[in-house]
Amino acid sequence: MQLFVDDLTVIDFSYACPNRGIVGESWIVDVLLKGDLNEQSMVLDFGVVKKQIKAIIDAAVDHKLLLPILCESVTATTSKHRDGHEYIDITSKVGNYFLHSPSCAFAHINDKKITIKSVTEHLTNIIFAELPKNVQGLVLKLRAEVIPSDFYHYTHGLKLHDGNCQRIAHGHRSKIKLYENDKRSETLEHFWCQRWEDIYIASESDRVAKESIELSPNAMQSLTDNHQYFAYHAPQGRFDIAVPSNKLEVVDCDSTVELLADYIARQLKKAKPENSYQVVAYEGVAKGAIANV
Ligand SMILES: Nc1nc2c(c(=O)[nH]1)N=C([C@H](O)[C@H](O)COP(=O)(O)OP(=O)(O)OP(=O)(O)O)CN2
Repeated sequence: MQLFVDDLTVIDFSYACPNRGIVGESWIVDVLLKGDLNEQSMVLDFGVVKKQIKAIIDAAVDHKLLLPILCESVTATTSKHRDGHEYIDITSKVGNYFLHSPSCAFAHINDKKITIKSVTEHLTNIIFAELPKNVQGLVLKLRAEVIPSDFYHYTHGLKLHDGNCQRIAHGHRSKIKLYENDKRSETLEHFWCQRWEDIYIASESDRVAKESIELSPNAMQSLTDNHQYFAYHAPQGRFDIAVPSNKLEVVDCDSTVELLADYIARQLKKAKPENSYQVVAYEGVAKGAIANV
């Protein structure tokens, strides 16, 4: 017998890529279980699938930075600054990134690349070990939302969030809808999606001087004038990141989706004060905020 739950959850995360740097991503998860019926005449109670399997997926990868640990562009070492924290050094074609965060902010994936296949294998192994004996098969389907218009991938952290969004490098793959004088503008959408392609969005209030950043000894030797530094303390620990300027947008606000919608609206209004604008900004799949100016 087979049992399925489509759209079980959306995993919002970022990953290290030797070509693209740090990439924000959102994948929808469908699950299919194969097995004998239990004493309740079920393969597995939907309640268990929806709560427990989702919780395992969230704990494994959601709101984390996924690291392909077999890739020579990624180095993970134990922090000398703080217990339970790690340094991550990432080299990429678009620039080098250096991080220091609580270990819970990272997921080590045993592969050379982060792909749907490598993350599916990682999750399948973890989930399968937790399933009752009558469940003999598990098929996870990870998929990106089909977006017919432009979209961007962004990475950020919300220092004021008491949940996992405080992690300084988690992200999303998001569409955006922009209206100029009540008319949808695909030209403006295209412009912002190019501008925010694989972007790191930092808040000016989180900027720190190079002297106060906590990074690996190797990172401290490798920093260049092209890097900018951001750090904060949040309930899970201390978060630091050095980002190459060419992959960075520094905003004058926090990076909640409400304030990002407002930020884009303000930039558009500043450029053409005579026009009205509506910004429908998504944070991952099927949720977002609307700003009008
Ligand atoms: N009103 C807002 N709420 C939250 C925002 C925000 O910008 N405005 N942002 C976040 C985080 O950035 C987070 O990445 C959003 O992820 P989400 O998937 O909604 O978080 P959950 O894990 O709690 O939800 P699941 O559906 O269970 O994955 C949080 N809130």
